[in-house]
Amino acid sequence: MFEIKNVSKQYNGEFALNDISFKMGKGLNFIIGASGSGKTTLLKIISGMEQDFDGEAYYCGKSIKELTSNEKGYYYNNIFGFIWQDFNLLEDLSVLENVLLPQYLKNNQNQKYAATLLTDLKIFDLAHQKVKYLSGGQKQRVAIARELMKNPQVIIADEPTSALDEKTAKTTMDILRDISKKRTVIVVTHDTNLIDNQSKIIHLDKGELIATPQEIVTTTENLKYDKSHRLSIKNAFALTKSNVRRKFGRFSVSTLALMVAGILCLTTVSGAIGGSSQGEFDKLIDTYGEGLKDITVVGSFTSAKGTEGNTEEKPSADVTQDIGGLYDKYVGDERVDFTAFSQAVDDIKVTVSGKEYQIQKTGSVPTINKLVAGNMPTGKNNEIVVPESFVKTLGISNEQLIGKEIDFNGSVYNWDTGEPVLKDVSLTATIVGVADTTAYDEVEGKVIEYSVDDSFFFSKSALDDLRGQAEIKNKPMDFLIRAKTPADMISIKDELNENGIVPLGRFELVEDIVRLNKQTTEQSGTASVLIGILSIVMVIAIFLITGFMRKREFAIYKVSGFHNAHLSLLNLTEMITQTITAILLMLVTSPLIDLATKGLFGVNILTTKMLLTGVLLIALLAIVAYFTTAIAIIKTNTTKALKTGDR
Ligand SMILES: Nc1ncnc2c1ncn2[C@@H]1O[C@H](COP(=O)(O)OP(=O)(O)OP(=O)(O)O)[C@@H](O)[C@H]1O
Repeated sequence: MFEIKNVSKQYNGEFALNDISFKMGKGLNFIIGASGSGKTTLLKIISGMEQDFDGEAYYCGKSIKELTSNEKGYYYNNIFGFIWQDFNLLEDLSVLENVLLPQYLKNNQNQKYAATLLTDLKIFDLAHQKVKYLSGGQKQRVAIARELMKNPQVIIADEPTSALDEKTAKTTMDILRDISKKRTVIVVTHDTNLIDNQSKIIHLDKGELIATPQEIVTTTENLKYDKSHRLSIKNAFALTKSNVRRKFGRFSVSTLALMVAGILCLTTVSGAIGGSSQGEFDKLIDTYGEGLKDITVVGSFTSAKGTEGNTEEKPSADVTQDIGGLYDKYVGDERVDFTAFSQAVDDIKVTVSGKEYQIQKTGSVPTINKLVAGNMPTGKNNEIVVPESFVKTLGISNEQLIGKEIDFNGSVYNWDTGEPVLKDVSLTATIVGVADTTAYDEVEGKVIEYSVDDSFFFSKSALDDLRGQAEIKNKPMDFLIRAKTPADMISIKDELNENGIVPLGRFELVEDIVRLNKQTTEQSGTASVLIGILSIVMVIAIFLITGFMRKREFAIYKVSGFHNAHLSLLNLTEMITQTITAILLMLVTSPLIDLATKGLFGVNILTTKMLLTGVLLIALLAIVAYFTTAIAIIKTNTTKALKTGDR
């Protein structure tokens, strides 16, 4: 059956086995020798656990050295059974569950045969008892039952009695002797008392063979390899279910790790950790109005020095700049909300639906806080935007007024000669929008609000018409640009400056906000990347630690016939179960999580998009976790993970 031919094995240049040759057949075979004589090394070679050696080892003519991982899995599940000194059972499973472990790789779980074996081994009453509560002798019988479930041709026992008391050791040996009547049983032991006259002995001394079995059996069993040796998805889920029950704490920690890491990554990708300075800016808008984002571009303006402390002095236009063509440049700019010409008109009277209204004169330049209905006058025809305060006096809604014709009368200053000359103007225009014309001004450190009731805004053609009537030729048309964001405002201002234009606006206030925003975005960017990385590291660490803590468990699976592909499927079904649980947990507790993420990171997760992203992130982290566990599975070396040899 077994043929060992000139086998040698060296560790660090020292021979653990030196040119060993022998044959071994059915019945009870002992491998004996002093500690360090090479017993365990020989056993590892016979069982295929050690395939790196010189010489040849055959089982029924099949080279053990050349067994593939799949073939080994099949052999361990069908041909070889292993009994160890410290049993190698899954302690949290019941006796029956342990005994049925190799059966997951078969299509039907033969519970009846399991019951017969447990009865024969006198442990039937313990079938549903957890293994960890059993005595050493009982555990060893469970281990024997598990191996006999495979109906193996060979049983390999490594010091099977060294953890047992004398009486239990004798019972165990009696069982093994009984088993050996039909199969090959190989027992490694240092205890020569266990050996009887009928047994065959392979005696090793310092790696050399000093006694071989007297009777060599050459009968060759029929070796078969069933390619359908596989773990079905159904059985993988059944095993997963039993693993979840058995190690609920481990399952909970892994599932929670996935969920928490998923949520942390979610806050990271939301890009809102730490909060931008949007809040600060909103506060400023509350104080100064939407007009805070206005950039006023004028052809000439009075320097501050020109009027300071001298209210008697007439305004002198001591700064002039060429703003021709600039208006058109900013009309379609993506940083711009809207543009509007700011032409002051005095003594305004308007006629709507045949009724004339006198508009309160304020002396301020036209102001717009925000457009409350319609749109700004950008069309080719005579269009006008009227103040909301005026609409209120009409007693109709803003929307009702839009589209109506208006007769507009007033007077406009002409400064062409250097002296102001008041000219009457009038025009008919269509109302296209209504504006809230509240102005915000700082007086002695306090911001005051007032309505500029004579703020009317004209389309270019309407304004050309008015200016034509007032005979204004020299003064360019002043206008304002409403930026979309504070950053847009500063960027436009800088651009104008580069072109030699000095625009007017509350740039200092806004620049502070933009600088603060840039700083917090940079800081929060770093923070979010860090949190994201940390959560992935957390998942890898937890699954790596759990994976390596499970090495012994994986090794037990491996010697029960599970090869890497089976364990990968089990890893997959476990991961699917954990992922689905983590996702459900996140969805169910999302209102609570939302409170936490809002409080800690200012992130609202209660939107479909965020929740779906969360689901996706948990799934992605599960893939990372899957591969992390896969490393632990692949790295599990059976002989290292399971104790072998005399202790
Ligand atoms: N993985 C290894 N690396 C280095 N040396 C090893 C390794 N395994 C075994 N050896 C050495 O090979 C020799 C034979 O060891 P082996 O474990 O086979 O002996 P043994 O007869 O089973 O001993 P024991 O009864 O103490 O378990 C010893 O000198 C041991 O130190």
